Amino acid sequence: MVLADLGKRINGAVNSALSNTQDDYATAVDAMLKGIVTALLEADVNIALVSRLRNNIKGKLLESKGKSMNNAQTKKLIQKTVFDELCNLVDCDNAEPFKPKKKKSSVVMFVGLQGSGKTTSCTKLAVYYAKRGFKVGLVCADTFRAGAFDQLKQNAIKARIPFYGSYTETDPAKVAEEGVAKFKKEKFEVIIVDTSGRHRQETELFREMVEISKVVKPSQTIMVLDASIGQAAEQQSKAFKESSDFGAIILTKMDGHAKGGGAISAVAATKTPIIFIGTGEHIHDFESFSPKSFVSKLLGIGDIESLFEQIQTVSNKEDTQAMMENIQQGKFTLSDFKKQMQTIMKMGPLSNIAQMIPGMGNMMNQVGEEETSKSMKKMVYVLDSMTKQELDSDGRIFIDEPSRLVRVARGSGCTVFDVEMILMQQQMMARMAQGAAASKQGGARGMPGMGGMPGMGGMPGMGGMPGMPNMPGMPNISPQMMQDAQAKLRQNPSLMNKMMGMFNGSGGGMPDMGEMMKMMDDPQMQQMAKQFGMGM
Ligand SMILES: Nc1nc2c(ncn2[C@@H]2O[C@H](COP(=O)(O)OP(=O)(O)OP(=O)(O)O)[C@@H](O)[C@H]2O)c(=O)[nH]1
Repeated sequence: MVLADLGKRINGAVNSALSNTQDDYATAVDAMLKGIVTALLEADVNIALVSRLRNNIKGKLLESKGKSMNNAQTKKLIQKTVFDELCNLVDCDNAEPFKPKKKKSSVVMFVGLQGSGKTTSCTKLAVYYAKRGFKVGLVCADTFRAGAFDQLKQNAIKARIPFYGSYTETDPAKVAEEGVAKFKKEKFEVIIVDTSGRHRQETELFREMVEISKVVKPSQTIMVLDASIGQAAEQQSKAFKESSDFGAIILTKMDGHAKGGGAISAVAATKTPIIFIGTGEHIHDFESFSPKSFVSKLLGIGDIESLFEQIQTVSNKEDTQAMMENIQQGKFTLSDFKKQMQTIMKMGPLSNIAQMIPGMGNMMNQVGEEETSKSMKKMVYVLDSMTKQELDSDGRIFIDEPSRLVRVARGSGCTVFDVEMILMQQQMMARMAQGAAASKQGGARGMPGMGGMPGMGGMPGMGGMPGMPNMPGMPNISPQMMQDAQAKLRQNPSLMNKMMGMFNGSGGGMPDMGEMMKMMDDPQMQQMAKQFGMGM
């Protein structure tokens, strides 16, 4: 996807400025801005918006030039300024977003031109709400295009969503009214009405929208826009706004199109929030959109807030609360780890979730979804083979009694090495939880969306669960390097034991990655240690 490319380029520009802050601040800022501006323009973002972004970033960064700041503060300022300005670029002041309520019927009406992706998006939204526990129904009020009802029916059956439509009725308002009435009577909570489109913005279409809207009285009207029209999105959304006063936009076909950046910024200029983006033809190719999460994902810094929101919607409330209480106290047991794994696997395709985890989106693209999914399953098998006492522990029990490792490995059909790797990862997350708890006490820390919650950073060598490369300020470890590190550890059990010892050593914070790499005594490992910024 072109936007991933845009993110990589912006990241590249920011990272190179971060490593040059000590040389000449103004020159480093200029070079960074040049990189960002070129990347945005090539992604078709409106030139006036890009120019405003450039001036704002430059103004804010140079204003702070006189202030005495250390290198770390300067880096944080650059990251935060770029982040904030990119958010402003795709943001619009909007009211509280629509949220359906349990035990109450809400109607969501879709509008848009023919072929924009309305029917597909209706089904995607239906699945989105159904997954979150709502009783959802789909109504086909498109009596204009032959085959429209069949298409919705096919999608709905595939997604197991109840549907309503008619082969004989020609009045779309009548079908809509009947469908909504039927679902309301059956206490459906989200009733999604798909309407017909036309090739152009015709008076006829707008009149039809008004009539349907009058009878179904939607709680929310969503306009579906094809992102591949680029900056023309602004003009099209304005025209629709005048007739059907929609309150939100779904931008479709954001996969593989050069004009994604154009459509997002153009639509943001209409002051109507984009709430979801469609990233493919499949039901799960659907991502909720908020400026902060979008920019976080774009920059590969993850979006822990969205991840946590997702976890909350699909997981058991008591479990989540217990986990959060543990995290707030700086604890993260194996049982917390297991629950997190299970929840994540329930959340839909890994590629969507990976985008929210710092650095993992980029890595997933390289290692592949299948590989990552396999590794996650392996983790669950290993955790399933542990006793309650082991799961409730912080993992040290395995160091004290290594025979437990063998038992768990046998029970899960994995190797002792696999079990050790998973334990190391849980240890790492426990360290992050400790760090998060400490930073809560000492005030907020890091980039927006990155505090509070342990991510899923892994150890080098975790196979499909790699670490956090490509985060600003973090090393960029290639999948090949990880595989090599993994192979090295596999050949050398005593090295593995030493590393486990480091994770279980006293004191808080992360283990000394440099020391760990040094132990491997290998030029490639040393290169990796250098990338972690550890002296060799
Ligand atoms: N690549 C990609 N294709 C999409 C996306 N959303 C929809 N499509 C495809 O776009 C085409 C049109 O989508 P529909 O959902 O039929 O569009 P519509 O707006 O309902 O069209 P009418 O019913 O004719 O008004 C289909 O082939 C969809 O599979 C997306 O996010 N990405």
